[in-house]
Amino acid sequence: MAYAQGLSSSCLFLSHKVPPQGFQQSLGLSLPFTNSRINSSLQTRIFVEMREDSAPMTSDHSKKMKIPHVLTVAGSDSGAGAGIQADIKACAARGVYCSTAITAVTAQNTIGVQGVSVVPEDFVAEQLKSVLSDMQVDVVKTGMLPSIGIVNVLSQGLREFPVRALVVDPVMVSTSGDVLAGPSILAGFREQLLPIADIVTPNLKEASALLGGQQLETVADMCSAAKLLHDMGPRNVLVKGGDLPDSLDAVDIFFDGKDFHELRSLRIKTRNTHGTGCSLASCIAAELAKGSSMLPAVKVAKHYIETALDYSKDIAIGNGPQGPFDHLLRLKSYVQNSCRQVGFNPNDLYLYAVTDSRMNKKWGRSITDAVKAAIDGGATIIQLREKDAETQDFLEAAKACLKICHSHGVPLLINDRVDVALACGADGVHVGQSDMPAHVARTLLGPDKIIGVSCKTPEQAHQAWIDGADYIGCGGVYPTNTKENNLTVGLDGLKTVCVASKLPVVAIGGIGASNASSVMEIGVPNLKGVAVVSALFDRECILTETRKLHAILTESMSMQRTY
Ligand SMILES: Nc1ncnc2c1ncn2[C@@H]1O[C@H](COP(=O)(O)OP(=O)(O)O)[C@@H](O)[C@H]1O
Ligand SMILES: Cc1ncc(COP(=O)(O)O)c(N)n1
Ligand SMILES: [Mg+2]
Repeated sequence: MAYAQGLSSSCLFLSHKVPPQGFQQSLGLSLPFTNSRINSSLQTRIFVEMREDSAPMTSDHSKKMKIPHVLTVAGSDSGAGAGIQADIKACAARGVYCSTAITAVTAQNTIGVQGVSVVPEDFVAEQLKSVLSDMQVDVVKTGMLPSIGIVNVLSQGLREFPVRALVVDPVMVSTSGDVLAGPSILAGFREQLLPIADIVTPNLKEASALLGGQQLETVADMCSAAKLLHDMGPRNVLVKGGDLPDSLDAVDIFFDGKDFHELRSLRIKTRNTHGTGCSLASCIAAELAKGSSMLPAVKVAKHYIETALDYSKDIAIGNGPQGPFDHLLRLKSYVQNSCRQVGFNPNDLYLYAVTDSRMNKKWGRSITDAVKAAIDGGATIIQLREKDAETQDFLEAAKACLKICHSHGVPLLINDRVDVALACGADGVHVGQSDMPAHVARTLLGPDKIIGVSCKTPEQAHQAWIDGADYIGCGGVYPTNTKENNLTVGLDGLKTVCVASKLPVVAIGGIGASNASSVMEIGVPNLKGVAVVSALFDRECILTETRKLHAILTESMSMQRTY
């Protein structure tokens, strides 16, 4: 199954452990999430899968669908910037379920750690057993492990209930300088956890402590530390350089036992870096749980941290020197635009109108007139695809179209240009296979925006789902002249992709009044509608053509319902 393709078994599996579990199951399950863009796209996934089953929930486990699952074994941070709270938020941001085994409860804020209460090791063992024995965990991620006894019960738990991967963040000291695990823990890391870890992610101080106090001050020091740590048994090492002195970039060193990778990102100027280490490790775990291999998982995680820090750089929570950041990229947009409409409804794909600047020019109309006419005729979503426009003109047009769309409750997407979508506050983007990857667009746009991806194959559809897209556009179904050298997939290709896709699908390419019913009549529940360019916009009267197409779609849907 395509889901397993990104996995390198030698890289991800704990040594001498059982083969991967659950890969043959499809993903998705009813979730306790309710309210974010990612959550609603997960709900969409569930909806689609349930439609395919069209059976009521049963207690038969073979019928249920598995979702990627990370168990974090870490401490609670009352300020919710780091620890368990950061882990849950980072996993949620990446669309992954996160369960918890709490090792300590800390009284903590932006000033520092005021108190620590360690959870008795027996009770950590009980939490581990409860979750691992029942809940199909893919990846375990560790954070604050405040006693050697807790390391022992964790190793025991992992032996009893093997998982696909272990991510060890060897937390010892908080950013504020408070000790979270004493030196007695070092032997536990070295002897028990590092040898079975798929990756260990120390910061400079932690790497130094694990290596017996060696000073780490340069990138070259980080590389030699990574190599020495690798000798202790983990499959991969990431030495984090958030605290590297005099560095303009945030540099991390990744070592897989063979090659070094220097991972650089912009160093964001902000006080809100509390919890970056926990969140990075959780994001790596989340990507592994989704089926990614190690280096791509680390790269996605680093990019996620950079984006979240940049997004949150001016957020003010607490009076101390180390503030939390916004994992879900929601707080800032909430402040800026608290009445924004959120949520993607797959039924909006029903009559999907895609504008074309050349056609508007040919017929001598403005883009706003074209959009208004399409909406009046029954278009349910608009995509602005202005390949030739200057950026400034495009942005102005997008702002004007957004007003029209929102006054009619119709979502507006921007083709390709994530920057324009962000600048005008559009509802989302549609990207092609050679545009910005959907997971990067998701990181930039945050969880609330709609992301669609053009796909021709089941593999591309699967990747779009992994990347956190909301829907896919599949085509060209028929030959079209709006796209040069576009491969036609035909109705068979469309059906194959729809059946494989966990996301709702809109068909595109050469579709109009003459063939829309044949497209909808392929009868696959997650085919939600048709996307149209020429059949609406390369015509004398957009309103008439849109009405006509709307009537045809309604007719063909009602025919299908009567069978
Ligand atoms: N100001 C910053 N801008 C961008 N990335 C940062 C910044 N500070 C830390 N990072 C990144 O956050 C991650 C966590 O790093 P670090 O702060 O060193 O770990 P820890 O939180 O465990 O001390 C690393 O990928 C690091 O490069
Ligand atoms: C419970 C807990 N776990 C981990 C950290 C480390 O996070 P940071 O290094 O960002 O302070 C923390 N402060 N609290
Ligand atoms: Mg840090």
